Amino acid sequence: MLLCVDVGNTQIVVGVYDQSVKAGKDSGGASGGLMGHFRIATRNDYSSDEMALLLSQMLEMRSLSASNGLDGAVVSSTNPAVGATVVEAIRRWFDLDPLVVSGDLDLGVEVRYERPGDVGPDRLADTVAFLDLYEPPGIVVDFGTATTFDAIGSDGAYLGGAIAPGVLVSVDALFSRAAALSRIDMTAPTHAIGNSTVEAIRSGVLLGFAAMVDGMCARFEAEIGPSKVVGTGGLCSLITPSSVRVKTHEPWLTLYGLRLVYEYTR
Ligand SMILES: Nc1ncnc2c1ncn2[C@@H]1O[C@H](COP(=O)(O)OP(=O)(O)O)[C@@H](O)[C@H]1O
Ligand SMILES: CC(C)(COP(=O)(O)O)[C@@H](O)C(=O)NCCC(=O)O
Ligand SMILES: [K+]
Repeated sequence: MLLCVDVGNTQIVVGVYDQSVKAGKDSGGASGGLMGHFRIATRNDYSSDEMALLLSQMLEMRSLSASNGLDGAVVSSTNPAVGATVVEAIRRWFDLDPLVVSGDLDLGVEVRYERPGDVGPDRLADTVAFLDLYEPPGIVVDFGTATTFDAIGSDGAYLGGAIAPGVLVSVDALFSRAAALSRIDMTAPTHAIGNSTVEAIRSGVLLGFAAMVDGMCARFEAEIGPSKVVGTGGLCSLITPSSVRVKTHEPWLTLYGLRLVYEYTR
């Protein structure tokens, strides 16, 4: 079994894949062989020992004991310090040498970023998974701490994309700086024209982000042609009901991309 860890700036997403179970386009999709998954908060102050404790306890709660059955690990991290802690935890306590994903590895995808090593490894994992599941050209929208857009050309190359503030980052900034506004539940508004403060915020955040995403997809398509659009990330389901262009939601895109990268490089 393969331990896949996607260290984001807000949460660490962990999945365990049984690699003897097929996944992909024809059988199982991105969750084929996914035996368990969980999320833990990204915190800078954990030691590698504490991180190992969290990981092994969560694995056990999913009836996946860390000590038997894990024969590989792959990590992507957008937070270098926490990523290093996770790698150290896996090395010290799980006796595995994790594959650490970066644009400097040969991932089987041509990376046309000016400096391939600068691309977020989560964005590359998303791209590898997209190419396994769908036909390019494509656009992946990942709703996390940031909202990222990745463009995959018709020849299957990673072209780059866009990085926008994430939904919660934007909402937090708004509430912390607008004295008269207070926190609300984010459910989709019935009208774009809000007739109360709560409805106006819901409109601005949810419909506003959806419009931004739809508008970005149109601009990307002007450069790469009509594309398959796939959404992922912890906040995807908040925005996609209001989006015209993001109709496909793949919650396990990044984890599945990590599995594919591991299998490709071994
Ligand atoms: N199942 C879920 N439904 C709705 N929101 C979720 C879910 N899981 C996580 N989240 C939210 O998603 C955010 C984290 O998204 P994620 O894509 O993991 O970001 P990052 O990769 O930047 O850490 C958190 O704010 C969390 O509250
Ligand atoms: C853009 C990101 C912050 C998104 O990370 P996340 O929101 O998932 O934590 C991350 O992919 C990153 O730090 N990328 C490096 C810069 C780049 O991709 O160009
Ligand atoms: K991410």
